[in-house]
Amino acid sequence: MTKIDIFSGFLGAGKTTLIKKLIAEAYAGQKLVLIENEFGEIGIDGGFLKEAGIEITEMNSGCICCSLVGDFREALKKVIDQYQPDRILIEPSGVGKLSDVTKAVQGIAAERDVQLNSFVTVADVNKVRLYMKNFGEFYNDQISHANAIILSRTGAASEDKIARAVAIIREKNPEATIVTTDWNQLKGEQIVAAMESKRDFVKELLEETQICPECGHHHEHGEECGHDHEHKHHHHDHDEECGCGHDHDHEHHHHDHDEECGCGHDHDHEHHHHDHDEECGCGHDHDHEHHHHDHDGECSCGCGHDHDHHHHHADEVFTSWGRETARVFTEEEIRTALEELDSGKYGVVLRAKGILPGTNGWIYFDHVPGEADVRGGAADVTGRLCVIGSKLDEAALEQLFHLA
Ligand SMILES: Nc1nc2c(ncn2[C@@H]2O[C@H](COP(=O)(O)OP(=O)(O)OP(=O)(O)O)[C@@H](O)[C@H]2O)c(=O)[nH]1
Repeated sequence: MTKIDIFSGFLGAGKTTLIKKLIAEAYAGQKLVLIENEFGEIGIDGGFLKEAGIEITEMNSGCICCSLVGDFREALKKVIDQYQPDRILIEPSGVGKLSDVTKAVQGIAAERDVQLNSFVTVADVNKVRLYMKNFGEFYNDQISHANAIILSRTGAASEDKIARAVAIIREKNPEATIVTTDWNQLKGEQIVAAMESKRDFVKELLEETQICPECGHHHEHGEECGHDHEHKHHHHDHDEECGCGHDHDHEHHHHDHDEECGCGHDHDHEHHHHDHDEECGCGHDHDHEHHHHDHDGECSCGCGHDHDHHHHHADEVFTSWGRETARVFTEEEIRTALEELDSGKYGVVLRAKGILPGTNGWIYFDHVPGEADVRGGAADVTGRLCVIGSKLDEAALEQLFHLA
C-alpha cells in the first residue's frame, strides 16, 4: 500500500519548503518518491533532495493536470511498480488545479494499491486576498478542494492579517483544517497529523466527559443511550449536522445541491457550488456576478482565446520565460533585477527563481512579489533562471538579465 499526498499551492507559496521540512522531520525512514511538476520550462527545484536519497520524478514543460495528464498517470504507475514506495509526494505546479490533480490520482486507485492520503494546499498568508481576486479560477480550486490548508509566513504576519486570511479561506472551504501557526514552532509530525485528520474538540470533550452527543445526558461507560434518536438527520449533505438546535424532523432526506433546507437557517452550502463567485483567473478585476461567461456569448475575459466557458488551462493564463546561461552575474545585479520585477514593466511577475554563476561563487535566488531571497549555493552544471507570470514581456526580461 502506497500513500499518496498532494501538496498544492500557488506559485511561491512554500510547497517545496514544507515538503523539505516534512521529509526531514516526519517521513524519516520511509521510502519516498517525490513527483514534481514545474510550470516553467526549466526545472530548478529538482536536485535539492537527490543527495538525501529521495527519488524524484520531474515533469516540466506543461501541467500534469492539462497537457501532461496522460504522462502523469503513467509516471505514477511506473513509480509505484518500480519502487513500491511507502509514500508518493506530489507537488503539482503552482498554477495547477487541485481538483484536476486529485481526479488524475483517483484514476490510479482502481489499478494500484494506493491510498489517497491527503490533499494539502499551502497558501501565503499575505497573498490570499490578492490571488483569490486576480487568479481565482486556479487559486480557489486549490483552496476549496484541500482537506488541509497550511498558511505560510505567519511568523511575520499580524494576528489581524491571519484572521482575515482565515475568514476568506473559510468562505471557500468550511471544512478543512487551517494551520495558522508559524511552521518553525511546529514539528513536522504535528503538521502531518493536521494534514491527515481534523481534530474535533467538541467530540473529544464529550467523549471525555461521557456526555452523549445525541441526547446530551451523561451515560456511564458502555451504557446504552436508551433514548430514541431516530431523528438522525444525515440529510445535510456530506454528513453535515444541521446544528441549528431545533428539534425538527428532517423528512426531506436529501437536500440537493441547490435546494434550501427550509428550516430557515443559513446553512452554508458553499462547497457544493463554488463556481458562482469564482474569478475568471485571467488576471483582470472584473466582477462575475452572473455565472461566468454567458453560455452563448463571447468570452468576455479578454484573454482572446476561444475556450470553453470558464475553464482556462494554466497555459492560457500564465506563461513562463526561462534561460540557461553561462553568464556570470554580480549579486547586486540580481538584487536590482528582482526589485525591478515588481515594477509592472515586465508583465505580472508571480515567481522567479534561478541558480547562476556569480562573481563570488554561485548565486541562488527565489522571488515572489515583494519578497526576494538571494543566497549562495553549490556550483551547478550550467546557470538557469526562470520567471513565471501573466502577460510577460520576454524581450524586456532578456534585457533586464542582460541575456539579449
Ligand atoms: N519567511 C518565510 N519564507 C518562506 C516560507 N515559505 C516559503 N518561503 C520562501 O518563499 C520562497 C518560495 O518558497 P518555495 O518553497 O520554493 O515555494 P513553492 O510553493 O515550492 O514555489 P514554486 O516553486 O513556485 O512552486 C522561498 O524563498 C522560501 O524560502 C515561510 O513560511 N516563511
